[in-house]
Amino acid sequence: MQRLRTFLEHHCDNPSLVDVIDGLMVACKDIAYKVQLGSLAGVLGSAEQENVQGECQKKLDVIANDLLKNSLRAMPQVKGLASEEEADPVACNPDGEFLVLFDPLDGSSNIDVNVTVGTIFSVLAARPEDDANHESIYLQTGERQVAAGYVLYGPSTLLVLSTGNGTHVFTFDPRIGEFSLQRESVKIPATTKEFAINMSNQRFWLPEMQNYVADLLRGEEGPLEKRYNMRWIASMVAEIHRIITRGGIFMYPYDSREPAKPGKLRLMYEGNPMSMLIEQAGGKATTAFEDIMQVEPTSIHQRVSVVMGSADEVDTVIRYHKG
Ligand SMILES: O=P(O)(O)OC[C@H]1O[C@](O)(COP(=O)(O)O)[C@@H](O)[C@@H]1O
Ligand SMILES: [Mg+2]
Ligand SMILES: [Mg+2]
Repeated sequence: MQRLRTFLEHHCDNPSLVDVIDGLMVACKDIAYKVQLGSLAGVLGSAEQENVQGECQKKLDVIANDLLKNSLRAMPQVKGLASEEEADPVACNPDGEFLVLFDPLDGSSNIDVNVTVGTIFSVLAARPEDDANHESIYLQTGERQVAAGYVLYGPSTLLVLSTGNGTHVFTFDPRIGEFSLQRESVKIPATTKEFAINMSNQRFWLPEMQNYVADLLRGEEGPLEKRYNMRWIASMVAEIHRIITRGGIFMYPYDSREPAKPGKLRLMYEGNPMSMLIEQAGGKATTAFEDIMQVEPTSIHQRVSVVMGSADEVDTVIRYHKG
C-alpha cells in the first residue's frame, strides 16, 4: 500500500506543499489519538468559553486548534493561518509560501456522544510581499486553493485530500503511524436518492428551497419521480464523506433565523475546501445561486449557503432557484 508521502511526491509538483500537508498530519494524528482516548485523555466536555463567533467551545475545539497552530507555526513553508477558533489571522513565517485556513474540529456537538468529527483545511498561496497579519491576503476565492482536505475521526481515521488533481482517500494505520492510499481519484455518482438537511430549519428557508425539499418528500409521487432517503449526522465531515463514498446531496442553505448570517457554515474553512474535494471528485458545489468557489470573500469567518454533492441533484436545486 502506498504511503501518503510517497503518493504526494509523485502527484504534487511543489515539495513545499507536500511538507505543509505532512505538518498538518502530524497535528491530526495527535488529535485522532486524543479523540480515541476520549474521557481517558480528559478531552470531553465544554471549555466554558465562547469563540469569536459566539459559539460555545468544547475542550477538544481548543486542544485541536492549539495542536494545529503549533504544528503550522513551526513550519518555514507556512506564512500564516486562520482558524474557526481564532478571532484574527495568525502570522507564522514571513518567508512562507502558504496560508492555511482550518476548522480544527468540525461537528463539535458530536464529540461528547462519541460520533464522528473531523478537521477541515484549505491551503492558499501567499506572495513574498504579503503581510500575514492582514486579513485581506486570506480573502481569496475557493478557485485559488492549492490544496484542500479533511481528516475524519470515525471508526477509522481517514484523510481525504486534493491538490487539484483528483480527490484521494487515505486510511491511517495506527500500527505504523502512517496514512496509506485507500482510493485514488474517487468519482461521485451523478445521480442520487439520498439527501441531508436539518429539517428543523424548514420554515426559515427560502420558498425555493422549501419547494425543492417538499418535492423530495413526495418521492415517486412527486415531480422528481424518485423515493428518497434522508440522513443528518450534524457533522459536515461525516456527511461529505458519505457523499464522497456513495453519492448524495448535502445542504445547509440560507435561512432567515439570523439575517446577518446567510447560512451556518463558513466559506473559507468549510464551504471552499469541501467544494474543492467534491468538484475534484466530479460533483458540484453551489450556494443555489452561484458556485461556492466563485464567491468573493469579505471576511475570514463569513457564512455561506451550501448545496453540494451528486452533480445532477445539485443541478436540480439550481433549477428550482431559477424559478
Ligand atoms: O446543529 P446543526 O444546526 O444541525 O448544524 C450542524 C452543522 O454544524 C457544524 O457542526 C458546524 O461546524 P462546527 O462544529 O465546526 O461549528 C457542521 O459540521 C454541521 O453540518
Ligand atoms: Mg465546522
Ligand atoms: Mg469547528
